[in-house]
Amino acid sequence: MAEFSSFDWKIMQKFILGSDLIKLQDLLFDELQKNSIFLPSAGKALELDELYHRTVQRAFKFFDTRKVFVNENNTDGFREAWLRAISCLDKAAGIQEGIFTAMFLNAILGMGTERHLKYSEQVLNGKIVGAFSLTEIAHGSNTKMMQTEAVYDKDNHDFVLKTPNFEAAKCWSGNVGKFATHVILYAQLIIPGEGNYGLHAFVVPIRSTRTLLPYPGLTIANMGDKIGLRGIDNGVLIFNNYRIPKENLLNKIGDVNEEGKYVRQIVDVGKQYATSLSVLTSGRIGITATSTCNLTISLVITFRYLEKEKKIGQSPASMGLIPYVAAVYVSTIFYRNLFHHQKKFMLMVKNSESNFTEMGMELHAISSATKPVFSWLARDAIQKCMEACNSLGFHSGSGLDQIKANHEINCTYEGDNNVLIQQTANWLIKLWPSVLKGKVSNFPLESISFLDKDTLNSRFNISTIQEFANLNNILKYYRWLITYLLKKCYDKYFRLLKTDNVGTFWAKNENQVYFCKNLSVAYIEHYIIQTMGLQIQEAANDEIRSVLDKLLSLYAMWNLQKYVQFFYEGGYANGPTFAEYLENAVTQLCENLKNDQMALINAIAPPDFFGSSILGHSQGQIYERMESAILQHGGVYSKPKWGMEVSSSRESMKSKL
Ligand SMILES: Cc1cc2nc3c(=O)[nH]c(=O)nc-3n(C[C@H](O)[C@H](O)[C@H](O)COP(=O)(O)OP(=O)(O)OC[C@H]3O[C@@H](n4cnc5c(N)ncnc54)[C@H](O)[C@@H]3O)c2cc1C
Repeated sequence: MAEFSSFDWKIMQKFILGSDLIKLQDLLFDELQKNSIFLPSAGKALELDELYHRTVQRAFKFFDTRKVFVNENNTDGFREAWLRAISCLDKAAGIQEGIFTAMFLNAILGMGTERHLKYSEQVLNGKIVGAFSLTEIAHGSNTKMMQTEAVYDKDNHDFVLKTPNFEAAKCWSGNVGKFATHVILYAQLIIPGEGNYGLHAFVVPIRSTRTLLPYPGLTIANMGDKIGLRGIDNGVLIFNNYRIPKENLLNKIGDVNEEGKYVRQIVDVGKQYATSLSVLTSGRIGITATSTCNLTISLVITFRYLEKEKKIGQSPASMGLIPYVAAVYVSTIFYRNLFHHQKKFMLMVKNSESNFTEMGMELHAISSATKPVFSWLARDAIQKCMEACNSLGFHSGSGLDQIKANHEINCTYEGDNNVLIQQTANWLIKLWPSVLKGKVSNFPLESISFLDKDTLNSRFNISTIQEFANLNNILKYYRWLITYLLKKCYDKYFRLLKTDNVGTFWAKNENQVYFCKNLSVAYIEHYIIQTMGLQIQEAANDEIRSVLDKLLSLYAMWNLQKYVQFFYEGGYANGPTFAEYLENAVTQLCENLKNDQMALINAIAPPDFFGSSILGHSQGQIYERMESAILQHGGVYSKPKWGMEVSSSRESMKSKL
């Protein structure tokens, strides 16, 4: 099919990923492919401990490849290329490495000061292994309720770490059960006689780097098996009056002075808040990238299967998946753009630039909605891909079962999606009073610069479907929708607060599920569309621009369908035209993109070795591969050991006994 496409997929690939990333990624793919540790264990299921071992071996390849490929100009490029390659190959190894280097490092760089820089060097050289311990048995999202204590001892100038009960045990911490040597620990900072200064981060050594034995004063346990990312060892950590030096407090925001008094290092509350958020933002963008990778591989597997089955463009399954192809393009362009902003922001924090507060808050609102939107989207798409591949999609050789099991947790960790997306709505709701006064604050990424209460007076008045699908008009629908939902959420929140007297916590919660969630999702979709619209202008040629325009329109129209009721309820649309145009535009765009599907898939597909699936190989031969997968599986011809229990001779055996 690719020969009929309207564009050259190699030029498209260059536009989406950039030549530097493609070059580095190809070198990395080649390097990893040569290493036997990355070969699949054909026909043999590994025991849990073997899986942990293999995952660690794979994750540690990060250090070897880093030595070979990193130079001073490509540190960020290398991380992105590594993330793309390892996520395709072994998600558990990718996440594991992400925890022991990136998450640990971001915490040190974002919340620590000069005295903590030694840890970042050690972690990058593989001398220590990091972990991140925030979640407790009884509390994950509700961080205010966390109970682990760091009590300052004025006489010894150190902190005593305490886990008051099992509910407060740190849990799920990746790498902790077996081999992490240091954790970033979140605990309530208490100074006896002074008070509780709230949750603070500490760097805590937990094991000898030489023997890997836990230090006295700690109870550490591995959590056991789970449904996905099985190769990651997750652990429980309990502190029994365990002492750490005062200097281990990550003290960018607040510190304890020589007199044992708490001192705020950043006095401005806004700056304090933006600094602490900066640490979490990169992880959320990372999960958006991982979700995009999962979505990409699922689509590559499914479209290649459908192509070989001659079902491309003919079956409802393939047509139903075209919007997800649009989404994967939008998501790839968008998360790469966010990484760029995040890097800029971290530099602003490092240099204490005056305007980093607004940037930090806006980036936090954006990443708090982006991670839920794309991880939910990938979750739904993977299920649809499995169904589209008929029964073969359910065979483990398709690879889709693993992608599904490994992906689902992306909706929960690094901030549960439902809770995280509230952060975006809370930020927007706070802005509404200034919108009413006509004074919208200036935020650097311009995600809300359009907000104007008069937008609510605009009405739908378009009379051709071509005009309807035009990008500027799409942005107008979204702008009306966001303003409408924002007013509605704000009014409901204050009604709950004032009339129903439920208190802020419950007012936010009750407002969330049916109201604020839509607001946050519409807000981020608008920003994504606005961003990609600008980026498309830079495309190399008209063919690429044209297909990207179609993908963006499709992504927008397909998403707008879920809000139709609001356009009518709020009086923006009247009569059938709006809903009919929306439906027709989606169908027409899918039809228009039909011949480009395989070229779009090829432009984003990793090499075959990486998405190893019997259905998704670029050379096809699905049934030959299926045959060998079935015949190579362990015990395929063996007689069951329990066969006699069901054999017809069981009665005669009994009588003989
Ligand atoms: C494989 C895996 C690896 C992990 N790795 C780590 C790690 O390395 N370090 C670490 O610290 N943690 C880790 N976690 C923990 C993870 O970050 C938490 O599970 C997550 O933050 C959610 O917390 P919780 O499980 O306590 O659920 P809760 O926060 O209690 O949420 C439970 C349910 O209630 C809903 N809910 C909660 N509050 C609200 C609200 N206000 N409004 C609406 N709905 C709400 C949520 O949507 C969710 O459906 C890991 C978890 C897993 C499964």
